[in-house]
Amino acid sequence: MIRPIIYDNNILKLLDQRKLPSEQIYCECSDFDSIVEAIRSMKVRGAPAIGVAAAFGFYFGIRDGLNADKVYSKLFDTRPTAVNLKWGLDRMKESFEKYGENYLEKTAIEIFDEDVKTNKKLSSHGASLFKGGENILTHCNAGALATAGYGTALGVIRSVFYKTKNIHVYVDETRPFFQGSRLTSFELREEGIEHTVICDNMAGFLMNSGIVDKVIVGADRIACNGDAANKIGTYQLAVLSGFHNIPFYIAAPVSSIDFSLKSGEEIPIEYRDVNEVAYCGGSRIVPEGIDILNPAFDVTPHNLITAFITEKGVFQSEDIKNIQRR
Ligand SMILES: CSC[C@H]1O[C@H](OP(=O)(O)O)[C@H](O)[C@@H]1O
Repeated sequence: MIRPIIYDNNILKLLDQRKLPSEQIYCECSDFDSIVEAIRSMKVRGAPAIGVAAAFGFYFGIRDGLNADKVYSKLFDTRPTAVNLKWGLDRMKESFEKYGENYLEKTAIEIFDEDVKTNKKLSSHGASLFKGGENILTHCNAGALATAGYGTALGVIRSVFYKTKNIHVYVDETRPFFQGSRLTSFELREEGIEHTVICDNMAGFLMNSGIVDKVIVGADRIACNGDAANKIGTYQLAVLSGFHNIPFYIAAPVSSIDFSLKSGEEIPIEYRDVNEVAYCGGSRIVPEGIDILNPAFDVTPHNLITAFITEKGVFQSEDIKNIQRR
């Protein structure tokens, strides 16, 4: 199983996801600043994974005598959309306020270990929605690489594969960071799961050809009414799925639900460096001096989502607000 994050005696080893699939290189983070940089630069990415990394970043910052409020806010400001970042930091802050520095390392390790268990539970619930034989379309990477292990949307796909050995996955490449073609395909190849990489603009063609049976994606922040933020391009997949009457599932842990938000209108959308769009494989593909937009997420309205798959079970949008947090 791919291990995107390894904690070993005060060093957090992060599989540098910018270098996959061609190189498997771990960067070793031993202090607060290196974790802040790793999250910002997307060496580590994926809502649950950045929550885990931030938890260890908080521990390292306090261990090294930094101000707790500054540690919290600097980590909080790394990436605004995934609520798991805030969820992990809040757990660490609670531990610090209750027990001081003594339990911070233990709390960070608990968050790490819980995430893997959560993903396996979530994936088992999700697998009950699949009978095997389906063509499943997914977007971005919501796999082991986006979490502490096993994955959410890709965790469900893993569990269905282990159960039926009979699925085919269509993987959106997911420009401009290519989480799908670089990361999801890497994970599926490692598992021996048959799949086809497609360009993002091919999803409608496949659906209109009757090839796609179900769509499953992850989430970075879910509001109480079920509106959900996920990688840019998710919204248009949901619209296409609705038009073609294809089930559209979101797989996410309860830690991705923001119980303070009534709707998705309030979800902050991260805009990233436009050079992620302007360059591909190190070559410039957009003329100089041209306006470029690079929102990293979009919000799918709850009425386009068939069901939410969590570690607590499968829910409809109207039930999200009643899910117990822990
Ligand atoms: C299991 S959450 C994965 C979620 O996070 C990704 O965003 P990024 O790669 O920018 O961190 C994407 O939205 C995935 O669905």
